Amino acid sequence: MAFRTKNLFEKTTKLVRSYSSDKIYTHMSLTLNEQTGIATLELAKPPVNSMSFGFLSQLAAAVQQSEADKYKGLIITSRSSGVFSAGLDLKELHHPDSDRILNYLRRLQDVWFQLYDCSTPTAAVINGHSIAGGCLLALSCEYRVMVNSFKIGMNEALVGVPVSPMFIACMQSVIGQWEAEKALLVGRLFTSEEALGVGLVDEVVGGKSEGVCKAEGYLAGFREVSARARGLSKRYLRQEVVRDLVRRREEDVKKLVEIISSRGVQDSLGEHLERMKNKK
Ligand SMILES: CCCCC/C=C\C/C=C\CC/C=C/CC(=O)SCCNC(=O)CCNC(=O)[C@H](O)C(C)(C)COP(=O)(O)OP(=O)(O)OC[C@H]1O[C@@H](n2cnc3c(N)ncnc32)[C@H](O)[C@@H]1OP(=O)(O)O
Repeated sequence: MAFRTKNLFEKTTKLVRSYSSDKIYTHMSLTLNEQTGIATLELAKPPVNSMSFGFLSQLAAAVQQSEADKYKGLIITSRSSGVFSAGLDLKELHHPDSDRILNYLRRLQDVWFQLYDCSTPTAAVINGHSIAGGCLLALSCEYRVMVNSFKIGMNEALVGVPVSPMFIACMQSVIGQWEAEKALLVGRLFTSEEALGVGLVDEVVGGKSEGVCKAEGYLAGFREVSARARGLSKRYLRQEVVRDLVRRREEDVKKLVEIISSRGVQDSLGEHLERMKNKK
């Protein structure tokens, strides 16, 4: 569905540096347009916005802030022109310290719950490749606009790690069971145009600023709608997925630590990192 494309992003903008005096965003910036009440969260952790522990913590803080300050909308995009996010930081997963990996995966779950379940209207402007955890981030938003000629999807099958339940649930809820199965079992990465074809994204555009206009158009569609009613409806619509994952979160995370720490997975991760190093 196409939405109004008037550029609402003009006049007064305010850079929101921190959500409390001791939390400064270093891996992203949060800018509020005071006129529209819509904030833009721009991911800015070079080179590829990989999701380290610190990155996830800042993402959680920004989402919390959007809810606490009752923003009219939150747009997530990237400062890099080629990568939205390369997903989880592979260095966090390779040869992990047992306490750190447990805390890391818990933090990932927390951020996902916060974003997926937040009452703030959300949209992703995917202005670069969006791989695995990057795809999860976009899928957790309500609306996705993607710039053409990039890749999006969950490549876990190629990395040698299983796709975890929350990644699966998000993919299924957006593109359906059969398309999700076909994609996830081979680690398929879709081009922007293919992603539009299966409904993984809602619109494909020629550039970031056009994408931001489309996202603003989607968010502006809720101006006449009661924020409270809308927020509750969103929660009800998403509650089945959330409830199931909350119930099994500790069991899932422990199982994942066991899988990630296994020799086979560590070898695959090591090979994947090596391939990335040698591709230059
Ligand atoms: C409720 C219950 C749930 C319980 C479960 C909870 C959690 C489950 C969690 C985990 C299970 C495991 C799941 C994993 C999902 C993932 O996200 S794994 C990550 C997968 N991502 C990738 O494989 C991306 C690989 N990267 C690329 O394909 C490319 O880098 C790119 C993104 C297409 C960009 O290409 P480009 O040519 O621009 O850049 P380079 O490839 O040259 O990379 C530059 C630089 O960045 C490093 N790098 C790339 N990706 C990552 C990464 N993901 N992590 C860390 N570092 C990365 C790359 O090595 C280069 O480094 P340099 O050589 O030192 O410059």
